[in-house]
Amino acid sequence: MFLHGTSNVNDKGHLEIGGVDTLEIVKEFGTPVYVYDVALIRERARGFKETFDKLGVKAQVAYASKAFSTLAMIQLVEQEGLSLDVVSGGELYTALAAEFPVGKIHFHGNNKSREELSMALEHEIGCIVVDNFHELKMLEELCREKEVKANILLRVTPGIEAHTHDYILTGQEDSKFGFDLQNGQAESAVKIGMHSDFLNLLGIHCHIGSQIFETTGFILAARKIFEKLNHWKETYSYEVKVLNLGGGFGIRYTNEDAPIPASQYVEEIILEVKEQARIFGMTIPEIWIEPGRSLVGDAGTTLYQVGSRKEVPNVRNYLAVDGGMSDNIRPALYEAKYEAVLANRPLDEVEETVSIAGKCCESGDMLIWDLPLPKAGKEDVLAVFCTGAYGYSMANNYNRIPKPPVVFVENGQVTLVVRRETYADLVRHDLPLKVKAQNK
Ligand SMILES: Cc1ncc(COP(=O)(O)O)c(C=O)c1O
Ligand SMILES: N[C@@H](CCCC[NH3+])C(=O)O
Repeated sequence: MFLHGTSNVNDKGHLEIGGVDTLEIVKEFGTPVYVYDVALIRERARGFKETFDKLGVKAQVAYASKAFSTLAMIQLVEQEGLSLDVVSGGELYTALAAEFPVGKIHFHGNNKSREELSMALEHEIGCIVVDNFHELKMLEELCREKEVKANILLRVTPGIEAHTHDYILTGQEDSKFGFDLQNGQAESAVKIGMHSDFLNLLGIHCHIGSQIFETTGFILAARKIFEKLNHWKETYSYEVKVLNLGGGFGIRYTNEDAPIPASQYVEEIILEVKEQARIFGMTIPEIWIEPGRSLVGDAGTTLYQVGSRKEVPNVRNYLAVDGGMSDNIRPALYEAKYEAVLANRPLDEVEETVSIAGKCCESGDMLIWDLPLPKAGKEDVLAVFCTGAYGYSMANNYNRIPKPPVVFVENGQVTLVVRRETYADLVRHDLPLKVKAQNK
């Protein structure tokens, strides 16, 4: 069994997380329920910060809140002294509602609206990561109107194909994100940024993709960027203060995954940055990173009640749970793989291989294919590990299934941080039909 963080088997033989019996969580909050191991999130956050401190590099570690954004999570990020990356007005609103220090918020997005940019300027957030010429122009106009100056980074696409699922690649030339580094777009944007009275061009941003297991992609990206930084320094006497190398550090979901420790990603990347700065005789810029998954991914576990069972002789046995693609769309979207155990008897012997189906009206709503488990039935609770990133944040109401609650566990304490949606919540924004049916 994959025990990690504070997860353990207690003396009742139940899975416990953060010193709390998962069956007690189910009794109190029902299923499905997302459970977050807060100590593990703190450990990951501190790990990143300590690595930068050890390397003696000025840095900001910004949590990519798209991975999991709620008031309590943002407050936890603040407690741990990280910065915050938001990618929409909604994520920014959540950060503001959590009273996150505005100067440490970075705003991303490939199609930010005028309203979103205005909101960012009005709240004087730390930095806007500009993605394209349309945004650059709109932001300058807004700053002129409001008579303010915005700190910006320019997001560039370095032309790197990292090894990950096609849907979560972002650094390749054929991408919707960023200014192309190779074809002159990035250079044009730098010239605009440098000469603007309303923009303070802090530097360059690059994010090559997500769930990446090797440092090669990051290192190649850093080399390509430094070549350009040197060119811009020689041609325009422009030197960046900040280089943001994004997030994307992979985590272990199953035995098939073999990520390197987060500290190793950072160490190898920084080593390369230092080397590049040395080669080109440049000052080492402040390094920013934006981990999402690697901060919260393995800290999340989803608990489900087991329900119906269907046996297709000589083909497969299906075991259905009371959630599915509505609370975890990753298997359907990326063929993502997960491990799971029975929370009420995690140490029982494996008796069969079953496939875990969700309850949505969709054949693709499968959470795990071919999972070795004891023979399970409706008395059992399934715990699916590593659902902390892009689980709750990508949850949806397909089939009008209410979103599950989220609880934080730490030192034997459970805290409800997101309530379960109710059926009434589901129709909250609906309006009744006003026109009468025409008589035929
Ligand atoms: C710009 C940007 N930064 C950071 C992240 C966080 O990535 P991850 O959760 O893989 O660390 C993403 C998502 O891929 C992203 O698009
Ligand atoms: N949502 C994706 C990652 C994309 C991250 C945002 N650029 C996942 O679950 O793996």
